[in-house]
Amino acid sequence: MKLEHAELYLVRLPLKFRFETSFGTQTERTLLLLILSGEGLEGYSEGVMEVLPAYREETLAGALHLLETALLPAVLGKDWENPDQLVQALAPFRGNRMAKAVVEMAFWDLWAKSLGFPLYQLLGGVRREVPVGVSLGIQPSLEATLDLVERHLAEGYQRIKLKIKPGWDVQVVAAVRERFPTARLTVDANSAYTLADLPVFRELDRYALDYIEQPLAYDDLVDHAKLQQALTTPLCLDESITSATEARKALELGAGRVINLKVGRVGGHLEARKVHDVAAAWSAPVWCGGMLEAGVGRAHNIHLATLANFTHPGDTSSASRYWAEDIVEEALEAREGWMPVPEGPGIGVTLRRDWIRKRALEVRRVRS
Ligand SMILES: CC(=O)N[C@@H](Cc1ccc2ccccc2c1)C(=O)O
Ligand SMILES: [Mg+2]
Repeated sequence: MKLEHAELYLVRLPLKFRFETSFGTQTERTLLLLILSGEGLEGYSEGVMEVLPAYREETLAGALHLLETALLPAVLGKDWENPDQLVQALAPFRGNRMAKAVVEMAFWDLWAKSLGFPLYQLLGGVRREVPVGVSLGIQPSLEATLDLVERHLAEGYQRIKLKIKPGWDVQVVAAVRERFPTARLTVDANSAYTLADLPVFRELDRYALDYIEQPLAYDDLVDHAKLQQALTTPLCLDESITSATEARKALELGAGRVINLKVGRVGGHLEARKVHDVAAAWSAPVWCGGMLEAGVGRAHNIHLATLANFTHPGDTSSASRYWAEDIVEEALEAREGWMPVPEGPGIGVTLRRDWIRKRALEVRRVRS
């Protein structure tokens, strides 16, 4: 696959609702879109980094700079037989896994299109639709939370994830569990607590949650292992798992028993498959996390979530939940808690190119 040139777009999309987590409130997303061109074909990917380093440490500005000055020049103008070769060319650059994922994921889409296969078949997918749940931001009141949970359960979502933060945790979980005694519930703290909050987690341990997601620091494993020993409820790691090696260390330490796997966080599909396989070797389920992606990132996530060990419902809910207008033509809609994988070569979605060009905050062209 000869890579010839690339276009980076910054696109701002207003969210249909305010999305509050322990690290702040979002009402829009500014996303980085890559179009990687070669042999008359185009591969697409979206970055999961944000303007500010609130989730992990990468930022849009940093990624844009690194992609334009180093990562794309390292791969353009060359012929790559497969993603593994391309990933090795990016290895000399330390960290920056979200930025590297942008290149690697667009290459997988382009490579799959050149071979005429849907991406999920090249990844080793075993299903044509994936189980989906929904991640609900922190709401203004208990009543509002209960109404929102009710609505999404009625839509068939298989799991409800509640964002929590200090001062908004036990009471909201108790109220939801009391109203919905059999619903599959999880909480996501996005690293807002410390081991000193053990009493809060002992309380949460009583509500039959599927798991408690990333309670402690975004780059920690040791304290999570201590917390897991004190609880019955499994811990699920998200921010802490940046690679297959981190996943192996986490599972070896007992820092968690479930992994929220995000292809954009770990550096792309090759690394995501390694995390998936390491977790399977430790009998730890994975599920497909979300980063409020638009249609390109969402499609990549759905293809990855077709792998066998993705057994818990993911956060790849319908795009129409988030966006009045998406960057792709296709409507990625869940039906009764299941999201069908887009058919067609590669990730199987069509860019709304004119609409993107009109709305783009910035376009950078990179040639070999
Ligand atoms: C759907 C979900 O809960 N996602 C992340 C948190 C998150 C929340 C808000 C975000 C806003 C902009 C970019 C990334 C974001 C990630 C998580 O699983 O922890
Ligand atoms: Mg999370």
